[in-house]
Amino acid sequence: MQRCVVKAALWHCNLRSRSVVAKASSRCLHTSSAHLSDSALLTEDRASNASLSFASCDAEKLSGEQQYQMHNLVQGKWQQTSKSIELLDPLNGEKFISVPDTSLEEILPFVQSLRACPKSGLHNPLKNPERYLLYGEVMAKAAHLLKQPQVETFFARLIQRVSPKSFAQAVGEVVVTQKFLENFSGDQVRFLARSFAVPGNHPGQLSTGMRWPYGPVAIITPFNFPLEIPALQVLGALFMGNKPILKVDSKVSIVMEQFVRLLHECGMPLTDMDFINSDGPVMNKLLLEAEPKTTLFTGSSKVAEKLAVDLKGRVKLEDAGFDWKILGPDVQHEDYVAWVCDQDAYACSGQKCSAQSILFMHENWAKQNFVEKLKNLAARRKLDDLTIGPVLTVTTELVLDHIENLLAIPCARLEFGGKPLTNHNIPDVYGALEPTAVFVPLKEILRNEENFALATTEIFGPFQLLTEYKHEDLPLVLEACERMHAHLTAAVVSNDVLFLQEVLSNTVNGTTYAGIRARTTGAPQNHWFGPAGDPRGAGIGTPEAIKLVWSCHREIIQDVGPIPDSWKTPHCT
Ligand SMILES: N[C@@H](CCC=O)C(=O)O
Repeated sequence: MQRCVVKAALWHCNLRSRSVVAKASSRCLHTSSAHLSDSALLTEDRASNASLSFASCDAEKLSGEQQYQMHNLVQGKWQQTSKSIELLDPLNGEKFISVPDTSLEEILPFVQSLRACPKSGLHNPLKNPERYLLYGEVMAKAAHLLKQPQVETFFARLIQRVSPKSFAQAVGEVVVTQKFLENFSGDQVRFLARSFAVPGNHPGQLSTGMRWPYGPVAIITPFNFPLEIPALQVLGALFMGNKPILKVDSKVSIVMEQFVRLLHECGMPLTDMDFINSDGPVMNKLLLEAEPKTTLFTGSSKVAEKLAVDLKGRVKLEDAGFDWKILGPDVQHEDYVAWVCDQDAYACSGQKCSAQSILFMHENWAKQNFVEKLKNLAARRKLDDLTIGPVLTVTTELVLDHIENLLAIPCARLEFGGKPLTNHNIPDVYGALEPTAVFVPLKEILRNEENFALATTEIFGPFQLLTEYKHEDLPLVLEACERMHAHLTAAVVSNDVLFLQEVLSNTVNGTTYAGIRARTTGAPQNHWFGPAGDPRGAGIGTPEAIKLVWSCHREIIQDVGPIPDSWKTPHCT
């Protein structure tokens, strides 16, 4: 608790150097215990610097003056490419990171690396089983290291530098990742590959169902969770015996570059995974040539659908989420529910695949001035602490156009926001918008295909649609949910059991929260997170998600006899 307070305070003091952060945190942690001598503090400082020995950059110092050159990792070696792209600091437009821009001529080592991995993987229940234990060991060490305050802060600050979000949101990602590492320490990796056996028809026959790897695999992940998504997916792939190539959105891939270095420090073999930075077309070509046996893609539906065709269906997808929340008839704990709505719609400036995109308010809530509460909460957000910040994939103009189009629908109205942020240096390539809510009547949303498509367009920014329904119109709400295309997260905010039953039994979203505390965002590592309703849907976080995405079923039927002495050749059949 104290630690968080220190971090928040340091964030407000703004961009202090890493060693200052380290010292302040370690001192504060001990304020309640006996006073430490100076030499003890010195030893502790040395230990904390040692815990960052894997890092090759300083999260605080990245700037035009001290640009950092990133590397690819292939066949166990960190390498540069002939060209790099220079990233702009999303808060001031300064060039601060150079990312390898792998060209078509440079993909061969990656293709060879993947092709060198057999379909039976680097390990499986019958081959190199000691590697399950190795990963249990690596996870135990990495979990310990990531829990060190200096390491936790290093990753949280690095995340903030490239994907601006509040410290609480950034550190949340680190905590989820750390818990995931803890979850798969010790024997837990081998338990993922637990087999089962079914007795056969005669002596010597026994069928065994096994979790088998795919071998060479690929992972493509987006900008919004620079650590949580790629770390959990790449480790899941490795646990099950695959050899992954990882490509993270170049805008944020520095975070995983550093995390892979941390894994190496904790004993992960250098050649177990490759890490590439390139544009989409180069990656596409690489995939076509290397033919990974499966590719996990997290990102936009458009790219997901293209990959599904290009890779002949060998994909697992976590694509768009036009995530809905329904407030049921039982109005209670309005302040709490409003706060959750504010977090779900606007934390990380709305750039979560789980963000609340539409809020269906039962008339009972609407009568309670609920929108006013939402408006007041949204007004607290500010650029200073990144509770609102740059939008990395959508420009301000695009969102303003979208708002204008929505407002052309009869009886639609702007509830709050709708204006660009002011007094900032966010470069024009990124968006900067106030938290915004537009109300559109439910009947208008459903009126025709055009309105429905417009109202359910996912805006990856601080934007949500509000609507209201009368008690007898619940079927219209359910119709809207049925007509949506992506079914990722959802929330049914009610403790009315029959209402919950009605909504839950008629909808499909993969990660659905139900009850008065229901939310759409913030799934930790212990909640399955992924879409439902699509056989290509991926999951992340839990043992079930790992097994589903990163292994397939193999049945080995042992049939060793004995063959009875009385056996004679039967008639043919
Ligand atoms: N845990 C994050 C999503 C991570 C995506 O795979 C959330 O719930 O918003």
